[in-house]
Amino acid sequence: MEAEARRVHRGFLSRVERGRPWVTLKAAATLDGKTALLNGSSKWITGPQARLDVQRLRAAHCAILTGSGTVLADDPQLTVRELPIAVQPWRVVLDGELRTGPAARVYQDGRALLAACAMDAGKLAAFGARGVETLALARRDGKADLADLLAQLAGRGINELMVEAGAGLNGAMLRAGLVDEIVLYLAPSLAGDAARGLFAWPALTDLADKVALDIVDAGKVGADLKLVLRPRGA
Ligand SMILES: NC(=O)C1=CN([C@@H]2O[C@H](COP(=O)(O)OP(=O)(O)OC[C@H]3O[C@@H](n4cnc5c(N)ncnc54)[C@H](OP(=O)(O)O)[C@@H]3O)[C@@H](O)[C@H]2O)C=CC1
Ligand SMILES: Nc1c(N[C@@H]2O[C@H](COP(=O)(O)O)[C@@H](O)[C@H]2O)[nH]c(=O)[nH]c1=O
Repeated sequence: MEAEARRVHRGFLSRVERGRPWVTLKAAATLDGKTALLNGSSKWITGPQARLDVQRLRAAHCAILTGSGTVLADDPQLTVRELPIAVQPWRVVLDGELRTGPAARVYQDGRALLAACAMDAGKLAAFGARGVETLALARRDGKADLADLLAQLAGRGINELMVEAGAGLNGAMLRAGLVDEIVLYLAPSLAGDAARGLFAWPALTDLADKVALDIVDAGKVGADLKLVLRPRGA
């Protein structure tokens, strides 16, 4: 209960004081940090107990943010299905250029928001017909402005946001300094160099530029490791 109260408190404070939700990024990876194979296959990396833990994590968040790449590759639902909850978290899909379609599973339950830059009236009407509301985002350096997205979610009362996306959105969120905590499930397996990583990142030439993290918690969930990490200095 105490942990729960602290969590609600930090989300509320983040929204009120920083104008954006508290952002927890969840990822499931092999021990060599791979989240999907080159062909996009990723089901499943972690075991059933870790995946049930993810259901708890989803249930504790106001909204789940994913990217267009994940919707196109996985057609995920991103819902809470194995725990009794009254209301599903909102699902927010960042799809700047409207590459996904309204038939995707994530849009089917009336609790999904589409965050886009391209304002194609015909396409947006098709989403609207499914009950999917659009958040119109500003562009920054040609891509969706992620700070604008978080500000708009805060404006809708979202305190706690969970990012469940591929390396593209994970990397962009982290590079923008918009990740407060990372919950990383690590499966005791290896997928090899050719598989996809956790965070899309420009090549570094100086190790001083690496992203330093603090380990807040570490433990086992079923056969997998669970690490809770925070960007150092955040
Ligand atoms: N193991 C795991 O935990 C998970 C694995 N996956 C796997 O990941 C793969 C998909 O990864 P990926 O293609 O990277 O998909 P993502 O879901 O991360 O989609 C890329 C997203 O990043 C956005 N983006 C990229 N760069 C920027 C930027 N500079 N500023 C703002 N937004 C940016 C794109 O926006 P735009 O739409 O505007 O281009 C898009 O929304 C799949 O194979 C899936 O199975 C996915 C989720 C979890
Ligand atoms: N592969 C992988 C995960 N992947 C995430 O789960 C999504 C599918 O969710 P759903 O459609 O609700 O079942 C998928 O698109 C991706 O975001 N999660 C994990 O805990 N472990 C895993 O091994």
